[in-house]
Amino acid sequence: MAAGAAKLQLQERAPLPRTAWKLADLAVLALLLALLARRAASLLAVSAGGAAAAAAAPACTWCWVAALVCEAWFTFVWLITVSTKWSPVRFDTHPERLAQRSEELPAVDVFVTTADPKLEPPAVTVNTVLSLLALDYPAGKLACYVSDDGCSPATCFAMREAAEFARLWVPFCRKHGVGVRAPFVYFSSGVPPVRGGAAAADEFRREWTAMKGEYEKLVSRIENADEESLVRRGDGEFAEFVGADRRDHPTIIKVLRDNGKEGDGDGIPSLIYISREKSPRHPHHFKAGAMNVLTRVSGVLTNAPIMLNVDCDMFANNPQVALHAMCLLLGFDDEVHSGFAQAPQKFHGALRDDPFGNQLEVLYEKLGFGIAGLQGMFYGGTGCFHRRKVIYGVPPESTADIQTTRMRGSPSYKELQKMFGSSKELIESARSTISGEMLAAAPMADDLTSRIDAAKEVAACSYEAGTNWGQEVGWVYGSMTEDILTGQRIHAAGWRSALLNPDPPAFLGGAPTGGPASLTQYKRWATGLLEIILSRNNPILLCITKHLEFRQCLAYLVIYVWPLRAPFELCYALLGPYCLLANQSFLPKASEPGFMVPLALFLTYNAYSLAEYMDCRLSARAWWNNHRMQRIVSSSAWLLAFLTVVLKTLGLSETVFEVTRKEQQGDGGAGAGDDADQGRFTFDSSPVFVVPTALTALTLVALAVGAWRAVAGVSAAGGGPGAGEFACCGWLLLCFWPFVRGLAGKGSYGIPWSVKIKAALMVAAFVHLCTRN
Ligand SMILES: O=c1ccn([C@@H]2O[C@H](COP(=O)(O)OP(=O)(O)O[C@H]3O[C@H](CO)[C@@H](O)[C@H](O)[C@H]3O)[C@@H](O)[C@H]2O)c(=O)[nH]1
Ligand SMILES: [Mn+2]
Repeated sequence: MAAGAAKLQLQERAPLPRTAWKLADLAVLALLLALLARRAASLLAVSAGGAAAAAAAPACTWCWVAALVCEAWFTFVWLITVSTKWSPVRFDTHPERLAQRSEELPAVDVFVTTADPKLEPPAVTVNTVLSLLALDYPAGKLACYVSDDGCSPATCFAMREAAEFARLWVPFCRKHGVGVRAPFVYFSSGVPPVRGGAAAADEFRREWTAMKGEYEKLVSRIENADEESLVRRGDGEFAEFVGADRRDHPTIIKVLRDNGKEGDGDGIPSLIYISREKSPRHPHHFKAGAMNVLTRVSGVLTNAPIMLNVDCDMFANNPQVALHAMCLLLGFDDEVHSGFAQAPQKFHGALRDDPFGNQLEVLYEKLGFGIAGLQGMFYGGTGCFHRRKVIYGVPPESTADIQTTRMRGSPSYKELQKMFGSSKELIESARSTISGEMLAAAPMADDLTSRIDAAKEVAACSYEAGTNWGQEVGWVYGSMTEDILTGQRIHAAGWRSALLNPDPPAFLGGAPTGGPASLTQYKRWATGLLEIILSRNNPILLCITKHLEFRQCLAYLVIYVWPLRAPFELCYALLGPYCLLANQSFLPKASEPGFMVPLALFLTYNAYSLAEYMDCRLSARAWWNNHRMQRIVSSSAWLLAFLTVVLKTLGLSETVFEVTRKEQQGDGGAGAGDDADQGRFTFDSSPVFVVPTALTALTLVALAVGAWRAVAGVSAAGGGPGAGEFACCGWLLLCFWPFVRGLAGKGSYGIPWSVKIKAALMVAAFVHLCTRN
């Protein structure tokens, strides 16, 4: 390739070498296979029943069979993980090279979803919205849509105030080249240093202080806004909220700012508030439903060819993010390589050393870059730039699917109506999106308010009936993790995706803190993932029938098997305590040569995962916290998700999207002094805590019984537990240490009695089973 041509490239796809890691991958795999082989050989010796073999044969056959099954499962999980991590790539983007091509920049519709003014304080959403309105991108080509599933006048009021404040904030950011354009972050540190003379510094300080004052006033207006008095206001601005129940109300759409109308001089993007119609008679499909409404409403208003979607707490941390994304969306010779561009989820003000194991840094860096090297990064629900036509179900040029050819060229009006519903305006705009080049899709209206009726029509909750929305068009329904499912549909259509990883990071958001919130989030994810496996969108099916690549399918499985791992991991965790209680063993004795295999595996595996954390510039503490949380999550959230989906499949219950509580940072500021307590595990009476509590108590009992037996010397000759079983229980206890503390803790740091009693009943039943002869 000529050097000259490479210079103009907007992006480069750089493979990341990892020879040493590959060797380590294979070493762990070899040890796993050795473990399986030895176990299988011992079991065969039993069934052969020869007197000579009896010495090497296990005492507790069924323990060995159970262990074999679990270890085979662990080997499978390791294999698909290795395949996913094997060949990572990085995408480098060069937005400065876009400078000469600024007329080519496509318009972007930005979607922000919020669902509950209590769990998601409007001040948080306001910061997200302001950071987006202030992006370095032509203001006439940006429009921001806020979806409010909470139908809250307080949120609507906050957005209106944000639109006002943007008049000051956006020019300020542009003038001074502000780095992070979410005001709460910008003002959380003092006056930044300025270059230039004392006079310039003085003037800047004055402007900075004035702006900070304005921001504080904005926050206090938002926080003091009271829903009751808002709807009763004389000017009738919030009249539509009178009597509106969040589960039952007509659509509310407010154009809070119209860039087209303000004239060219005004460099502030449009801002539109939407609370879609809700009715108890129609399922609303949670976030996926909200995204589909946003897609349609924006389709009849601005119809940008690119859509950016962020959660309400994920502010833009890099003002150039849209330009970086354009490098990926415009920078490939064939657009098939960037069906969408996804930024990894990263967190702001995250607790030190990831005490709740939900910052997912290693997951993104090790698995994420690996997936980027396959068919492409998964869609993560936030921080993602989509092509509108991809969301509309258009396959890439290169795939020659007979079923989907109707989506290329010019589909008939009837076909479009079948897919997109009956709105004339939407069909017209979809036609231009499907057939058009990036830029051809022109804005639908000069004046946004003139199209409100058309927008309300497509936001109605009965609009989707009989159409392809939620299936082949838009965000896919049927899973609590609509993001991964929607991304999978795009990959199955033959698109690839790109990883958007600029420096500084593209978006930052909040990670849940505390035991209940973290486990609820993991439970929702695991529930959604299992729903996908059990549906017609199973990746193995899509791999066979559509264009999902084989290793990409395995990569999806790495995540999808989370809830399926729970029963295996629980079973394996129970083997140690069982053996101590029942005076049995499931591992070779320390004196036998066979003991070296599990020992080496234990050491190598843990050293490997610790090294991964080190490689990602994280501490050993962060590794331990994540390792421990994975055991806790598996026995609580994943297990419960597994059971929930089993119940749903039997038709006994429904799954719901439980919104994560967002911490409002920067007000009052949680002191750094109580850092240790912030990371301390908290509990409530939720059923997720029952099994890990039982497991902890059981391990304590088992260790006590095992120790007593060893001291009293009553162990059966040869058959009883050895160092291996004791080590397993000890390790388990270390992993579940937050629960050991919780057994004795007070307040939210203590496990509630209702949970303890249920756990105690489980332990009693298990001990009875183990010791019954
Ligand atoms: O009925 C609903 C429920 C949720 N949301 C919004 O969905 C977003 C994500 O919800 P959150 O509670 O923050 O979930 P997280 O677990 O933090 O989100 C991750 O996981 C979700 C799938 O489970 C994805 O949708 C998200 O994009 C992804 O960031 C938020 O903006 C909510 O306001 C709605 O708009 N309507
Ligand atoms: Mn979130």
